[in-house]
Amino acid sequence: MKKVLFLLYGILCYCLFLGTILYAMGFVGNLFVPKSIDSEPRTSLMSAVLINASLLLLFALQHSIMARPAFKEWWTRYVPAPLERSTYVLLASLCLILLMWQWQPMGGIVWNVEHSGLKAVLSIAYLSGWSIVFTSTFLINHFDLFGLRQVWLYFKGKAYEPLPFRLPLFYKMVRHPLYLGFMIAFWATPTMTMAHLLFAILTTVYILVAIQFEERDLVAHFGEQYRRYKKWVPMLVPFLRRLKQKY
Ligand SMILES: C[S@@+](CC[C@H](N)C(=O)[O-])C[C@H]1O[C@@H](n2cnc3c(N)ncnc32)[C@H](O)[C@@H]1O
Repeated sequence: MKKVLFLLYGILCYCLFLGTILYAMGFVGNLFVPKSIDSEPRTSLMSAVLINASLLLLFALQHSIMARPAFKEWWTRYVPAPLERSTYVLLASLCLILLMWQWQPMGGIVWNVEHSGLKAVLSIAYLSGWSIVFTSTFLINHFDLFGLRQVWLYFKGKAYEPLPFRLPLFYKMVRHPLYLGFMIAFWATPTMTMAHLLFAILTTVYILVAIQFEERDLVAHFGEQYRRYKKWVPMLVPFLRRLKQKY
């Protein structure tokens, strides 16, 4: 019974995540959803900046603190280990729902591309960014990242095996393709408003900070393999190292 309940919990958390991330694609790209990053402004510019920055900070804190090994060790005293990742995914989805629900559009155009070719390039870049994100989750292990593998192994009565160090496809070019995909999706827009720009700047700063913490943990976890990887493969910009060596 416990195994079935844990499995159901994992599946529910995953479904909530999937719905949230699909909505987020529409939210950032102003596509198909009733409320997006650029809906009609409803409050003063100052309070919009404060509210939006606080929402992003909450999301960043939840994401970073709960991903640290020391935190995981502490809270698995209260949350069963097979549910740890699903609960992380659940809380991350709730923070993202709160962000999109309470987001304050700000109006004001920073740039507006009217050239139809360039517009198409930016729209393709937007979709490519999301495609890189989704592909990268499968390259690492989609079902492990979102907690399904953990509840499934528990359901089958098997012990959890951590993922080995691997360098599939994009991971040979940059160390953080998933984050690079997000950055492309957040910056590539034909019409950049003030709210969208605030979102893109703050998420970029967050990603750059989060990478420092993540890499410290990855070096501790994978040891020499990751240290060598850091030496040879650039963090976010493909081919950067080769260019630097050339000039
Ligand atoms: C949310 S994913 C983000 C991965 C990476 N930062 C990116 O942007 O593609 C974080 C998980 O990926 C795993 N990971 C990152 N690089 C890896 C690699 N080269 N091989 C195996 N696992 C990796 C880490 O163990 C971590 O749990």
